[in-house]
Amino acid sequence: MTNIIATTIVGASGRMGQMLVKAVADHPEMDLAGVVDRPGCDWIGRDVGVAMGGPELGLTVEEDPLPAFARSQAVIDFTTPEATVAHAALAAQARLVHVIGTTGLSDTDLEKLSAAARHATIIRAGNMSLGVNLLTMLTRKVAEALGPEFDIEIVESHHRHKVDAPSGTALMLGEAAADGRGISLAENSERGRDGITGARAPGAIGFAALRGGDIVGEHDVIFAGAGERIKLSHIATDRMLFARGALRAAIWGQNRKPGEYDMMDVLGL
Ligand SMILES: NC(=O)C1=CN([C@@H]2O[C@H](COP(=O)(O)OP(=O)(O)OC[C@H]3O[C@@H](n4cnc5c(N)ncnc54)[C@H](OP(=O)(O)O)[C@@H]3O)[C@@H](O)[C@H]2O)C=CC1
Ligand SMILES: O=C(O)C1=N[C@H](C(=O)O)C[C@H](O)C1
Repeated sequence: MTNIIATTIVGASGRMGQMLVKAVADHPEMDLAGVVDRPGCDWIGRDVGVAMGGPELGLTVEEDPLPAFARSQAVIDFTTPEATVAHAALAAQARLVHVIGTTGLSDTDLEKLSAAARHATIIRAGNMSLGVNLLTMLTRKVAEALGPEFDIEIVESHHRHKVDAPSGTALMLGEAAADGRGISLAENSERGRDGITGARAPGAIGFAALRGGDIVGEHDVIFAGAGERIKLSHIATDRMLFARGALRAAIWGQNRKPGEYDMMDVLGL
């Protein structure tokens, strides 16, 4: 018999939150057990289906995550770094699978997630799509094959509301490129060039971010050499892509030991 996974969506009113609510409500192996948003959000106390502009789903948006977590096996979290760190501590108490899509986490936030992962099964990725995770794998391989005479630049474009840069995906791609080259990204990244910057540092991995309109998410990894360029690209046109990946992670995480995992683990890449 299939195990139906009781799942809570935090940040339900957000761009990704709404996708996730729809995806879980429609999934045959998942049950929408809780929908949570920030205290003060005007969705609190309303039926989540009606708040999304559709039919009733029979579940009220709550501001306290604790009761929802207590009746869940999985939590899917695309919110803010501060909220995600707080949710991870609660997920650890309740021994849940915590799928994290939130980007812009600081090193201190990541340390707190590692602490929570002693008891929670945390699956975190800057991008949950199959395509981007394949692109990450290819980026590592190409960086390894080409060597430092090819300059690596990562260009990302997102909608006007995005608050963090470079995107979580761009950083994932940068880590993969650095890994392929056997260098540390922290010691070799060049960001936000402006003015008389001087020539490009040899071996640097450069990042550029564009923001505008309703762009869902576009990423290019450019390997620029003498007389030739290789460009690896991914274009997301529908956020449901990320939601589907997150659900796949929540299902994969059931009965896994507590710890930290990513989408490469989930996809077996
Ligand atoms: N890994 C991946 O594949 C992807 C990752 N992302 C990342 O997911 C995150 C969210 O993106 P997006 O949906 O566009 O952003 P939104 O701002 O649309 O959504 C975030 C939601 O979280 C809510 N929120 C904030 N604080 C809390 C809290 N304490 N408790 C519960 N809910 C809270 C916000 O409420 P309010 O608006 O009322 O403050 C909002 O509804 C970003 O970090 C983004 O980069 C996005 C897409 C794919
Ligand atoms: O904020 C977004 O929208 C997205 N964020 C993720 C990121 O920071 O890479 C993933 C996706 O590109 C959309």
